Amino acid sequence: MRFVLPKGRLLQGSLGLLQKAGISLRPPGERRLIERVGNYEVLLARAFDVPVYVEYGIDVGITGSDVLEERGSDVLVPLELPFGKCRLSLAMPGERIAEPEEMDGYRIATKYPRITRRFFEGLGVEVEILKLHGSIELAPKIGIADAIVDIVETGETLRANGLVEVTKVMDVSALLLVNRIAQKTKFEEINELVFSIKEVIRDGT
Ligand SMILES: Nc1ncnc2c1ncn2[C@@H]1O[C@H](COP(=O)(O)OP(=O)(O)OP(=O)(O)O)[C@@H](O)[C@H]1O
Ligand SMILES: O=P(O)(O)OC[C@H]1O[C@H](OP(=O)(O)OP(=O)(O)O)[C@H](O)[C@@H]1O
Repeated sequence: MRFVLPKGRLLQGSLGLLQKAGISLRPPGERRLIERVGNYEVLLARAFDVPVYVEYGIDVGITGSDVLEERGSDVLVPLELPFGKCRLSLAMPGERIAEPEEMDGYRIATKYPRITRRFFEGLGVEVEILKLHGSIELAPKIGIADAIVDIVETGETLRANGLVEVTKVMDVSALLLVNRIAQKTKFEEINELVFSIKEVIRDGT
């Protein structure tokens, strides 16, 4: 079975959960992106690319629900996982607070253009989207955007940059992803994996 795991902040949670479910995967070393451990092969990819690898043939992956929603990949999601909890929110400078319904013509900086567009379309509000890859909070601070849609966990980053959360766009959690064909061809292995992870989650260990 082949796993694709996200580099970065979801990696430790992913390895820890799989280990408790009886699958000890050694992550690839510093520069290596692929490692074979017994019957398993582990690939390391950027969180945003994990759904793409799973859609195009890797059996199982883990990434955030924000990432899957943004990518829109055609994969199965048998489980929500108990880590990577945060939210995706609309935020803006405290001194210029507005309701989302009043944001017609606003420029919104985000790493999530698709989710942001859908959110505003749902409100019938037309905004300009400025796609950035990180440090999103900088954009309104220096005046190149009116608001942002970004991950909020503790709210520290928003506060440190004088931004205020206007509304939550979605709750975020890590997800287990399964390739559609693997679910049929490796039915037993995958069901066993899902069952073991469910038990770990249920026992809360
Ligand atoms: N405080 C947080 N900040 C950012 N992401 C978080 C946080 N808490 C949980 N997450 C989850 O972790 C996922 C991956 O975050 P991480 O920072 O590792 O990757 P990334 O931002 O895509 O980085 P890179 O661009 O380097 O791949 C997010 O998409 C989200 O689902
Ligand atoms: O609410 P908080 O607990 O402050 O966490 C949220 C912040 O953490 C993440 O940034 P990250 O450190 O991944 O850097 P990035 O902005 O470059 O993605 C995210 O994009 C927010 O900026």
